[in-house]
Amino acid sequence: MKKLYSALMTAFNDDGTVNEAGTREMIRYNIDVNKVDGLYVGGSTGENFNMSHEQKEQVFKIAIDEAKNDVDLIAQVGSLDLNEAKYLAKFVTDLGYPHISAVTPFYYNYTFEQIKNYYNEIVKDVDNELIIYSIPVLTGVSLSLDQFAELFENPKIIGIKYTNADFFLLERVRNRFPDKLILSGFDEMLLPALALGVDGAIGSTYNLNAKRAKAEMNAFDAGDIDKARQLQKDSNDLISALIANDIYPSLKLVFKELGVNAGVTKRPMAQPTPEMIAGAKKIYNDYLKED
Ligand SMILES: CC(=O)N[C@H](C=O)[C@@H](O)[C@H](O)[C@H](O)CO
Ligand SMILES: CC(=O)C(=O)O
Repeated sequence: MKKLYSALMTAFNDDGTVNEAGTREMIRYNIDVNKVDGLYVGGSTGENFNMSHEQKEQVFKIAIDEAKNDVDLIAQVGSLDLNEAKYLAKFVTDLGYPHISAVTPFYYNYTFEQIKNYYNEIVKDVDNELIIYSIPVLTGVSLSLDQFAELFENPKIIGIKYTNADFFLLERVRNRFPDKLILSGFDEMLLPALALGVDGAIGSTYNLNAKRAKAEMNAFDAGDIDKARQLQKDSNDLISALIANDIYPSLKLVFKELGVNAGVTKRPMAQPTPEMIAGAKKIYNDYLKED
């Protein structure tokens, strides 16, 4: 069975502090209503790279306290401060997270040797397994097939969260590493990723659209490609509208329409404007409202 994970959002208050109650509401909604298989905690959608060290710890604690063992949990611990990444890897492992993940180190143009050293260091002292978070569009770091192979020489590195539109590379990776976990990261390209044999998907829009994505996975597994394509089209109408309305703040505004207090994004991310709020209401009415 392929697995569907929501990239957990963090509910922030207007002053940029974490809204614990709202964050818990989103976790519950994902587990109880969306019925996702897991949560990816501390990723891009979670605004991890906007957060202080204390906030990262706070969110990791909240998520596992609320989710317990109800769903699979992946904690993204990657940081430009390697010592912080190592600390957080141990911190979440001690909390009981069954998997860790780390974004490729970005901003400075690290060599592959430096990137490899970063991953090996993160996993060295923890009894846990790591999923590489590859997202070239945000990090500027693209890993090649041979570089993935070198990283996989470390048996604690078990997979990739593959947020990349390079489907040639995805096919090469899938076929070279049949036993590694490959989780697709672009929600709007779920169907082609399924066609290439990914093990599941992690994404921001599954917070709102998990049921449709699950139905698409099931249609694909049943061989009903026409139905899967129709569901991807419906999802992509929603995703296009979210992107046009500024996706991260809009995901939270649409959550509010569903009765979930998702708070706001943390500055410097955009704060809601009247236009954005109206846009979110329209997105809810057009694509999510159940009659
Ligand atoms: C940068 C980013 O947020 N990537 C997410 C996962 O990796 C996706 O879920 C996208 O938000 C989504 O596919 C919309 O482009
Ligand atoms: C998967 C993704 O959406 C994230 O890192 O937030």
